[in-house]
Formats: sequence, C-alpha cells, structure tokens
Amino acid sequence: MATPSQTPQELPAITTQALAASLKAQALLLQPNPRLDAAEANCKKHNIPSISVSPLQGQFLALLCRMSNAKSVLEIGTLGGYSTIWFAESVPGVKVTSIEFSAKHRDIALENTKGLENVEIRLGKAAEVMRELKAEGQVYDFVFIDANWDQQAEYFDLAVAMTRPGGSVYVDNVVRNLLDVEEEEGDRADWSLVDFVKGDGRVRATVIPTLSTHKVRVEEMVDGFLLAVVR
Ligand SMILES: C[S@@+](CC[C@H](N)C(=O)[O-])C[C@H]1O[C@@H](n2cnc3c(N)ncnc32)[C@H](O)[C@@H]1O
Repeated sequence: MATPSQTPQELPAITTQALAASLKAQALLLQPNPRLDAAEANCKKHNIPSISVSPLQGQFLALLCRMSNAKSVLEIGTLGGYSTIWFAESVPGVKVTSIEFSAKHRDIALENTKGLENVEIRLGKAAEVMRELKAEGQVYDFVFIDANWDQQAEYFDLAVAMTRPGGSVYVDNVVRNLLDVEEEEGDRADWSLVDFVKGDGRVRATVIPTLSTHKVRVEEMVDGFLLAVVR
C-alpha cells in the first residue's frame, strides 16, 4: 500500500479534489489500529510490494462482512496479511482462511497476524488449495479474490461452488484487468471473468468502478471490483 503523500501528479482537478476529500474522510472515519500500522511497517521493512488494499477499502470489506454477519471468509492472495487482518477483526467469531503461494509473503503474513487465532494461512497455488478446501467440504460466507488476474474466472467458479446461498464473492481489480491491454497489435482486454459471470445462473453480480486513494501511478488509481451474491 503506497502512502497518501505519494498522490500522483498531473491529475484532472476534479480527481485531485476527490482524492483530497476521500483522504480527509478516511482520517475522520477510520479508528487507529496498531496491528494494521505494524503490519504495514513490517511489509515495508521486508520489501513486500505495496499492493495491499487501502485502509478505506479494508474498512469497506470489513463492513460487507459485518453487514452479512460473515463467520467464514476465504481470501485468495494474502501478501503480508493486511486485508487478512481487516477480515479477522470484522465480525465477532469470524474465521479467515487465506491462500498465498509465496513462502516469503506467507511468513511475513504469519508475523503480522500473530496472536489472531481466527486466521489460517495456507501455502500453495490458489486453484489447487481451493480444490482441497472444496474437497474438505468447506463453505464460506464471503470470498475475496485478490491474486493473479489471469485466473479470476477459474477462482470465481470455485469460489461460488464453496459459498453458501446468500453469501458473496468479491473480485478485486476487475476494471484494472479490463484496461490492462498492451499496445501490441492483437492484444485484447481480458473479458473472461465478466463473460463467465454473465452466464453464471448461480449468482447476481455487479461491477463498481473505484478511485483509489493509495496508488502512485495514475493508471492504477482507476479500478473497480465485481461483487456477486450467490442465489
Ligand atoms: C494483491 S496481493 C494480495 C494483497 C492482500 N489481499 C492485501 O490486500 O493485503 C496478491 C498476492 O497473491 C499472491 N499470488 C499470486 N498468484 C497466486 C496464486 N496463483 N496462488 C496463490 N497466491 C498467489 C501474490 O504472491 C501476492 O502476495
């Protein structure tokens, strides 16, 4: 997660104003959280990439879990455990399972979530671990997909199969993925997730565009997530 002081230059005025207002609102709305601050500092110390959710997004995810009284959360992509902490502290009694394939990231996440008895981090490739969890009969109230854009549709398919009726699947960076087209001739936007969800009668879904307060590059600030509720 980049710090707000790194706000990009050369933004349209309305965007700069929106960011300033959002950062002010963030300072007013978010409570201090020493564990999150320590996790962020530890990630920085160990050169973990600044690609975690922003504080306001973490709060939003936690509120979604609170609104749905989620007791079981599955996260795809742990990194240093920043979003994992938001989930772990979202609802009394919630249990969080997070999947990460980098041993280094997993180790830092274990440090950052130490003492949180409701967090389990599984090391491995997301699709393989998801199949293991499915075979174990695990069922989730909320699934957060935040890794490996190339397999968003596959993760979504598995996630829906493991989510209870009325539960939700949240896929991050969906709009960024749609915009991530190289200049090369023939390169096309990857609509595979949206195409898959369009034909998936198990869910009702929406895509919400977002403007991140915590990205350094202008093109990374404009993003959006997909939220699906299982019928
Ligand atoms: C965007 S980061 C996750 C950020 C984290 N959710 C947060 O907000 O704090 C994506 C993470 O997914 C991991 N990852 C990427 N591909 C993966 C895969 N196929 N299986 C499991 N983890 C993967 C990366 O190593 C990285 O740590």
